[in-house]
Amino acid sequence: MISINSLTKRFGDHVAVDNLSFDVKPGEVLGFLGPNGAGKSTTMKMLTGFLTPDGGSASVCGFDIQTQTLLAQQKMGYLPEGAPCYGDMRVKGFLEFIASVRGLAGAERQRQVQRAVEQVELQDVLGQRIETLSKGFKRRVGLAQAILHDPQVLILDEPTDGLDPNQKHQVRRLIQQLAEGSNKIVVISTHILEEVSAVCSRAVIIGKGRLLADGTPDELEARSRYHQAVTLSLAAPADSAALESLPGVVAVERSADGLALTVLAKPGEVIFPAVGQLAREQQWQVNELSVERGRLDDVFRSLTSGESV
Ligand SMILES: Nc1ncnc2c1ncn2[C@@H]1O[C@H](COP(=O)(O)OP(=O)(O)OP(=O)(O)O)[C@@H](O)[C@H]1O
Repeated sequence: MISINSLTKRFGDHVAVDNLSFDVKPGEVLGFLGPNGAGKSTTMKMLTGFLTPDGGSASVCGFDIQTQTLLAQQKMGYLPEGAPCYGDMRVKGFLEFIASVRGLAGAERQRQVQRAVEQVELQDVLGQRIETLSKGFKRRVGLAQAILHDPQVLILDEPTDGLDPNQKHQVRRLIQQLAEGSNKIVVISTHILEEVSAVCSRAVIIGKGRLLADGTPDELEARSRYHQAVTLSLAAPADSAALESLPGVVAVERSADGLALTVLAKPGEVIFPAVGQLAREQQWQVNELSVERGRLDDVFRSLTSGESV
């Protein structure tokens, strides 16, 4: 339903988006990741028709964003970075205005404004001027304007950036609610990796405008050197040499106090049983023994180190 083919954008000599291709299917919540300057916002601006590509193409619900811009835009809601709104307008007036721009009128306009207001919980600030709202409420106003026409596709550029943990949680819950049980597509760009595990069914990582990785959070975590790593929490420091010589073990990391040992597995190896058995043989007092799925931040760092511009 979203198709991006060899999309390219240059600013002078600088290639911001470089031959980028991927598709997004109905029902997917796609995390769009990359370090600062990777080209996320530029891609989103091209996808929503606000920036013209220098090469390649993109289509949304079958409509080409360059040749059928309005038709494609009707299918999309877009929350730009920073969620700019008209600060001197009041929340209700602003949403009614955007609904009119979206072609809604009369009772239908009121109904959709009401629905969006309820969905992002703006009831208490409807009469307030937007510039007097807190950052979190401004972001919610931005989200409300993006969902007014109940779009098939939502493009959200760093929707939780700068929000406090409670507001982040609320916005994530909202994103989940919007995608749940529907065949909609949500694309969110983010630096926050826990957001990907929390709400995304798939993640695309880019660096210097190029595709670096594409997979489910589980698949990406499996690429981490911590995939299948076993951590032992010990009552007293222990000698890790025996762990290092176990088959399938690649390295052992010790915490500063020596009470936590993280045993890293070679790719494809399952070391949990052997580590547990060794701990019993050595009669270590183990408070906790856990196995990891992998760390997304580790994968992100190893893929994008040196990719910041
Ligand atoms: N209008 C512009 N003119 C010149 N260069 C630009 C313009 N917009 C973006 N760039 C450059 O293109 C590159 C990609 O920028 P973009 O904003 O898409 O990155 P991003 O991944 O969204 O970064 P961030 O996470 O910091 O928001 C950067 O090097 C940026 O400086």
